[in-house]
Amino acid sequence: MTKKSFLLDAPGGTGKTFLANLILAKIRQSGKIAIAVASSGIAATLLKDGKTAHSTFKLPLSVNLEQQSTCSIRKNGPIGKLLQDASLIMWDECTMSHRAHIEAVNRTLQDLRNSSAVMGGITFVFAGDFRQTLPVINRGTRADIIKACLKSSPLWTTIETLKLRTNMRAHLHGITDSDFPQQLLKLGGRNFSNSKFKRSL
Ligand SMILES: Nc1ncnc2c1ncn2[C@@H]1O[C@H](COP(=O)(O)OP(=O)(O)OP(=O)(O)O)[C@@H](O)[C@H]1O
Repeated sequence: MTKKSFLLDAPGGTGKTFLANLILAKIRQSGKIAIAVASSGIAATLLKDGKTAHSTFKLPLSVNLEQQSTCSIRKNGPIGKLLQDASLIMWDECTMSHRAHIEAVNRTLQDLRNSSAVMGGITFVFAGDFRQTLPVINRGTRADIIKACLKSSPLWTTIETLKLRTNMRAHLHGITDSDFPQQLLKLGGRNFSNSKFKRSL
């Protein structure tokens, strides 16, 4: 594989967080540094030693796509050194984050690691599901939200997408109705047609 940035693109319940924790454990077990962040606090608590992306990367509070923002991290500070030495960064629920934040992290890592490679050459694993919550834009239109998504970023073409398909949550709970995961996908894709289920939503 030539690309060093990956997206675990998978519907809810297919095991993104489970796999993320396995990857983190594997890297850390070999004595290397694997940093775990998530876009929301709740998602961060589900990752081993996870923190929010805002806290770890000192993300700029205001987002502006016109400005080439970077994160407030000093090269010689503890976080700067950690990011220089890290082997892997895992960013869960990345689909909720504004792409300006992800682009700011890219510029910061390039600066910290003196590299023009994407994410400063570090292996970066994003995880998320575009069917779930997208970036929240205050009074934003649908177009504004799409513009804020990672998919609209120039970085998107540098990311290799990997898919998980089996709904492990349904599988583990013995949900044998094979339609359920399909219905969930349709609901996410806004083409759900079961009127009985629609009424109970
Ligand atoms: N390979 C696996 N083997 C056993 N259990 C698994 C596996 N993958 C996931 N699970 C279990 O399935 C459930 C759902 O997994 P997980 O929370 O990682 O999914 P997710 O894709 O992150 O879901 P969501 O998008 O809703 O947060 C969890 O209880 C997890 O422990």
